[in-house]
Amino acid sequence: MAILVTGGAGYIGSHTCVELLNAGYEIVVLDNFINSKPEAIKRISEITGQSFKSYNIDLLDEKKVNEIFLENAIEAVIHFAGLKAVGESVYLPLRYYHNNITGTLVLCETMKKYNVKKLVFSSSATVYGMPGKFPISEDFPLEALNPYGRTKLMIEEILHDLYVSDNSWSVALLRYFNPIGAHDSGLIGEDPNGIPNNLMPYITQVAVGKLEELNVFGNQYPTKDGSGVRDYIHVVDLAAGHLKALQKVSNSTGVEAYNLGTGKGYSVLEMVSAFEKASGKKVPYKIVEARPGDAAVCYADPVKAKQELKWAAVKNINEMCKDSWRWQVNNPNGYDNKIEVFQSPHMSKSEDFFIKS
Ligand SMILES: NC(=O)c1ccc[n+]([C@@H]2O[C@H](COP(=O)([O-])OP(=O)(O)OC[C@H]3O[C@@H](n4cnc5c(N)ncnc54)[C@H](O)[C@@H]3O)[C@@H](O)[C@H]2O)c1
Ligand SMILES: CC(=O)N[C@H]1[C@@H](OP(=O)(O)OP(=O)(O)OC[C@H]2O[C@@H](n3ccc(=O)[nH]c3=O)[C@H](O)[C@@H]2O)O[C@H](CO)[C@@H](O)[C@@H]1O
Repeated sequence: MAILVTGGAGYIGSHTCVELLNAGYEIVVLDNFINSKPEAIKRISEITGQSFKSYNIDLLDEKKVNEIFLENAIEAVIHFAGLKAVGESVYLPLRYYHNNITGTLVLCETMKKYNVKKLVFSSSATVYGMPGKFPISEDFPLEALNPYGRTKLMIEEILHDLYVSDNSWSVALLRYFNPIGAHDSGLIGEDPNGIPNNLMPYITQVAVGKLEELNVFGNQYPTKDGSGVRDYIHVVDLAAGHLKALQKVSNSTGVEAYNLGTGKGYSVLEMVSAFEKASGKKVPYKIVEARPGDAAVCYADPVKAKQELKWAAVKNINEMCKDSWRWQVNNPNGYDNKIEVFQSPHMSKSEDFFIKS
């Protein structure tokens, strides 16, 4: 029996594939590489020394998705595939609704057809909107402030409705806070297209000399130093949370939401100095206008995940910064070209992976 990982070549998906393979799961990856590279699949194999099936398929292609379920004994699905750029979603709402929502509908229809009813879904802390009270627990009111956020909220509701219609489904809605960091091999990490929107990839690109300086969006927030505060979580901790959620959905039915965060908030300026300390690199910055729509503060109450999933983040801010930096230095152009610094003990097995289209 295998776990289907949609979006498995992406940032969080690739790290989760590594953890799944290391834990002995068989996996099947579905990705159309709209925001990732096949090289990520190869590197997952390099890190783990294991081969697995990877399908170059669009989740919207119902016929091909169907074939995956026909060809493989899928027992559960971890569903990462989706578009995730908030700003872009404002300009291209139909693309976001179609890709994220229709993609999920195709997936769930196919799962239903093959009697696969265990699902772990990538939701986001964005579903809390701007709560103004912290830490954020799962029972806070939900509100989406942009089309991307609305796709997450709508999918959560769709999955609730699905469970109401058939209570043999088991669904975990994982609301991620701010994933950063990379696998400590330096082989996989976040590979944004163009100029990064998010803080950590922007910092690493300044430190590596690709960008001149960081723009700190606002220093007048009611926070310790005036810059925005977020709950940064190491992507490997986040990946481990998916394995715990998978165990949970495998042993129960229902729909449950879980915050995956550390419960600690760091400001932008604290992140700059933590990064400088971890990397030994200076990060020049200037203070600019606050980014419209940004919250001052956002951090999780992670207690529910600790109690019900037996999961808690363990990696600290120094490890997050060090690992982000190692990935950036080893791969200044992301997956496009790699400077060989690390020699994986499993390198010889990497040709075992294959991509099917
Ligand atoms: N990274 C974050 O900060 C963050 C925070 C909260 C939630 N999320 C959610 O987690 C999930 C994974 O995020 P990520 O950071 O790894 O993003 P990512 O873009 O790196 O990974 C998403 C993957 O899905 C694939 N994909 C997109 N649409 C597809 C389709 N129609 N068919 C097949 N494959 C498709 C992309 O090619 C990519 O490999 C997303 O759903 C995202 O919305 C991410
Ligand atoms: C607009 C946007 O993309 N929002 C997403 C982003 O928000 P979120 O704002 O939390 O994450 P970012 O990484 O974009 O920003 C983190 C902090 O750094 C600041 N900052 C960021 C970049 C920069 O160049 N300079 C700077 O000062 C921001 O103002 C913020 O205070 O990640 C969240 C978690 O993954 C998602 O739920 C949000 O939907």
